[in-house]
Amino acid sequence: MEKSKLGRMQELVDQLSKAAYAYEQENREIMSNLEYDQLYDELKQLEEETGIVLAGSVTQKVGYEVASSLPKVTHNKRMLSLDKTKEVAKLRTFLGNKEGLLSWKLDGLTIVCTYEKGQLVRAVTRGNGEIGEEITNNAKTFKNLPLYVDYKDSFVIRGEAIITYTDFYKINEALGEKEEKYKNPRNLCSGSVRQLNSQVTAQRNVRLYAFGLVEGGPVFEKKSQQLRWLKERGFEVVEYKQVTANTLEQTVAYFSQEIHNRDFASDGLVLTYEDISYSKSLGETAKFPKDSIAFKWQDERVETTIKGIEWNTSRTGLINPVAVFEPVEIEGTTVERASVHNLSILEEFKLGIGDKVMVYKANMIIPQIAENLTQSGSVAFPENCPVCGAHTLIKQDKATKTLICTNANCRAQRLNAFIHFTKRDAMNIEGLSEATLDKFLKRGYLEDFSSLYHLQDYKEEIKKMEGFGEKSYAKLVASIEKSREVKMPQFLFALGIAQIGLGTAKLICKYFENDLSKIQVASAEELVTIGGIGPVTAKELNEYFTLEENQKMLERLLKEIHFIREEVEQVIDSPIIGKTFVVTGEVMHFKNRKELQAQIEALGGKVTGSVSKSTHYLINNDNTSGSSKNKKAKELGVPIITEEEFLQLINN
Ligand SMILES: NC(=O)c1ccc[n+]([C@@H]2O[C@H](COP(=O)([O-])OP(=O)(O)OC[C@H]3O[C@@H](n4cnc5c(N)ncnc54)[C@H](O)[C@@H]3O)[C@@H](O)[C@H]2O)c1
Ligand SMILES: [Zn+2]
Repeated sequence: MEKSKLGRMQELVDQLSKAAYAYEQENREIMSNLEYDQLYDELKQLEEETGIVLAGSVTQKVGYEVASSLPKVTHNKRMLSLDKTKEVAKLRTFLGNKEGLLSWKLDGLTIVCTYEKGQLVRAVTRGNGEIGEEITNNAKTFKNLPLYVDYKDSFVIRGEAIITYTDFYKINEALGEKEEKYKNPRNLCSGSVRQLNSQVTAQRNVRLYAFGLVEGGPVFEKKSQQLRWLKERGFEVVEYKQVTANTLEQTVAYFSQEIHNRDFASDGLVLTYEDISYSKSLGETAKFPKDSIAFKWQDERVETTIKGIEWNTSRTGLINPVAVFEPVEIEGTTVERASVHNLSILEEFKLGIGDKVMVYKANMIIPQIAENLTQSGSVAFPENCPVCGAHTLIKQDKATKTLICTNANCRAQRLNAFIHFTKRDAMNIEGLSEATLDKFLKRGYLEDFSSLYHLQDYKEEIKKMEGFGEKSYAKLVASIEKSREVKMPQFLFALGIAQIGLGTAKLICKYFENDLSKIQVASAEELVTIGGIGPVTAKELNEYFTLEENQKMLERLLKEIHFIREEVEQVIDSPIIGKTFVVTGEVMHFKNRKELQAQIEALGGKVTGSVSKSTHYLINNDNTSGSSKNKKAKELGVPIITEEEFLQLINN
């Protein structure tokens, strides 16, 4: 056996497993579906050639291992994936001379719903096919799912939960500045359905389209009769058409055309046999049922030439590349730009101006680059932010490289800072929406925070602004005036210093007895002696006050406000206050250890580097490892907890 083949297989298994985990478990995509499917096919091919299937191969398992904190439920009937093809000819072979049903392959989240005595009693996600997550309360908020039906015996249906493009765009638009946008409706749907809080699900307009009755109910001869029965019970059923060898091609063409008129995402079609008992007789493979096959859109790929890369600074300071190319027509619309998402992807494509690339529309909607034919790799990352000109910085986070603007004053970032400053928990200034702040910034009314207290200089202009009048202007000014009186912790929090949440701000103010001048000159060494303040937080705070720019800004700002003295000390309510933690090994829930550390500190805990008698907990997801920290903790009787347990601890 050639060693290289086995090596390549191992590489593919690793890559695909990582992608599948990100896609299914974290609603993230680290590669496009096109790329995933190509690598998957390559792996399958190699497995067939060599007769070897490596442990953990994605060709052998369905979906994701359930790792969320939703309750787990074992499926009565295993849920499978679907074998896939991109060729109509393969569908024709599959159908033979039988009757079939062709329906949308909806790109959402598959849900199994159980009804007993005419009532919806349980809804569960597909999960890894054997074990799913119970989401009954969330399912009860779906827009079109019947909670009661006129059929008293138990039965179980399957369907796909989806969110329409219209709702997807609306929800993305309404997201706060700090929240990352959802990439596609599937992504959003998965996040909305696998939710601990069903009120969130309820706001997301999730819809369920049934595609099968899998247990109970009357016995039918044909699949179409079964679907009709579901419709009569009040379920919305996925759109389908009956096909034979003669009509197959034109029906596929019909769906491929119609998808452009639908408001939902579909990544292809599903073909299944009409004859239910025949279907049942076929059985299944380890991964696929033999009675159905998925047809994936043959994404139309078009060649074009890269004209340039646009760099867009987002409001969080991320600078994202967008490829601009010679306009081309794909599936009926003209396309001339595609997001390249981040630096890693840009590098992987080796993009350069003048490069010939193949572009396509993922799921026939979102433009993407599929392949770079010339790979000149000539695009350089901008050294300066396109908005403010400040230096950029490359940030490496796990496998992903991103570009960020280092300037906290960048308009995009400044907007964020003002939003934070005016928040309820901070300076509590009402009547200043994000859109208004953005307009003020653009017009140059806001130099720094102190400018808020001089908006009267622009009184006439503001009153003429859209959405403003005499009344709303007066209200805004009154609210700003009111904010001149502020408690010190709220003020410290409002400054937006990294790591300083309101709880931490309270701890600091208490220690320095509400004397800001002392806080401003405190050294990092002194700061760490405060219970609940760790080295990361101490460093951030110290650096903030050391910067001359910040000192000048504060000087101006402090002229505008005065502090309300607080005699009563504030107690923050946190179960880990004063507790000392050591963190080791890889983390999963947090981006990295630093983030976990910041969370501990924000809640009044402390993080140190080594385990000692005064350590309260060692956080380590692998308490069986023979690491020195584990050994030491066991020796000293320090409890070793997983991240999961830590989360439980702080949420108690
Ligand atoms: N981009 C990435 O990194 C990445 C990673 C993993 C998977 N993926 C994508 O996911 C795909 C594999 O996912 P999968 O195995 O979860 O799903 P699948 O593509 O095999 O879909 C099969 C499922 O679709 C559902 N379905 C929707 N409409 C249906 C209908 N009308 N009739 C019957 N069933 C219907 C069923 O639950 C069925 O089990 C890959 O092909 C790839 O495109 C992408
Ligand atoms: Zn900038």
